[in-house]
Amino acid sequence: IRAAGLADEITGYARSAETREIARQIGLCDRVLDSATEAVEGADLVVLAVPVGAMGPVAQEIAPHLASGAILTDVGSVKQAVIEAVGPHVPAGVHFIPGHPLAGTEHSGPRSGFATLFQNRWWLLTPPPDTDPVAVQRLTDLIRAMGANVEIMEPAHHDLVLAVTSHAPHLIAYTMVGVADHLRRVTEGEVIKYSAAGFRDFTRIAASDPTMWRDVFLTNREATLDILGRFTEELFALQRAIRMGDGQQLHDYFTRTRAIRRGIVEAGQDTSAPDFGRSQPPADAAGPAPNPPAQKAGEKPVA
Ligand SMILES: NC(=O)c1ccc[n+]([C@@H]2O[C@H](COP(=O)([O-])OP(=O)(O)OC[C@H]3O[C@@H](n4cnc5c(N)ncnc54)[C@H](O)[C@@H]3O)[C@@H](O)[C@H]2O)c1
Ligand SMILES: O=C(O)C(=O)C[C@]1(C(=O)O)C=C[C@@H](O)C=C1
Repeated sequence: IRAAGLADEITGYARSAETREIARQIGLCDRVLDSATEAVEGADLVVLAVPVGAMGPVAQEIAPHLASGAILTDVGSVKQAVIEAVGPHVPAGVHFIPGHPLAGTEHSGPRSGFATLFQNRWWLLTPPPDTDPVAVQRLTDLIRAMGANVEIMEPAHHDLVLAVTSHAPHLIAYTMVGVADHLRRVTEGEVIKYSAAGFRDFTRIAASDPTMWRDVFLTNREATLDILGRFTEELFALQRAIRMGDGQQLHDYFTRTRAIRRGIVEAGQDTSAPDFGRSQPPADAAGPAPNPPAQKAGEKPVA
């Protein structure tokens, strides 16, 4: 917001004095206040950027201090749970427009943000049906001015799509690193020492914030369990193919997944070029994040 000169003044608050001090030192905001209620006083736009499970209590605290006509948004990775937790606290005259930028890294805290984080990334908004379209347009314009692409989505659909593209993959990464850790004694540290690129990607993802991800799984329970159920079925099918020596099945499967990947790259939607927008600021612009995998013939649709 600052890099694009989109606000007259940016105020901030974090619950720990240490975080507020770092934010002051690095000049993250124009003013860092010592309470959330002071930070939102008179603001045109208020952004909640706390773990999904903390959104409700924070919204309750600031609600009486929000200016009439203000836009209240959030960046939580799950949308239905945030709407349920925050919605009841939003005063009349305040426009609540839930949101989710599909951009981030495994790092947390005030030093982890960088000005190009949102460039060419999707930013999903899930406004309730009766939201003032002028307010939605204002927020959309601001997000686009930061370089992101905006899409409006139903909250339930958002949660299902993200279960496929983000939540289940994170759980799989956490699990894979956990398995490697269990094996450590057997392999005398070689698993970590000789970790190949694929596994290193898993370890990066598995270094993500435990509180954030605990809340994601607790609040997007149904969709994540649905996707993990499907994942487990596919995994068992491949496991059986390996056991039975069914090379054709393995080859057919990998050919299909390779085609999905190539389709993403050809559509200019690959954001996974060396560490793009993840551990470090991106060196160049790339397209928005890929869409979820296509449905297979005869498979029950996920939405
Ligand atoms: N990191 C990502 O990749 C990413 C991407 C998109 C969306 N998100 C979402 O953004 C939100 C913030 O994540 P982040 O990566 O900026 O995390 P962060 O750890 O950098 O910031 C979260 C802040 O919330 C504070 N906090 C934690 N528990 C709290 C509580 N109970 N009450 C009040 N404050 C509390 C922390 O102290 C911290 O200052 C989360 O909802 C997350 O799901 C994260
Ligand atoms: O690259 C990463 O570190 C991320 O996992 C970022 C990522 C994701 O793509 O899944 C994580 C959670 C979010 O809600 C949005 C973005």
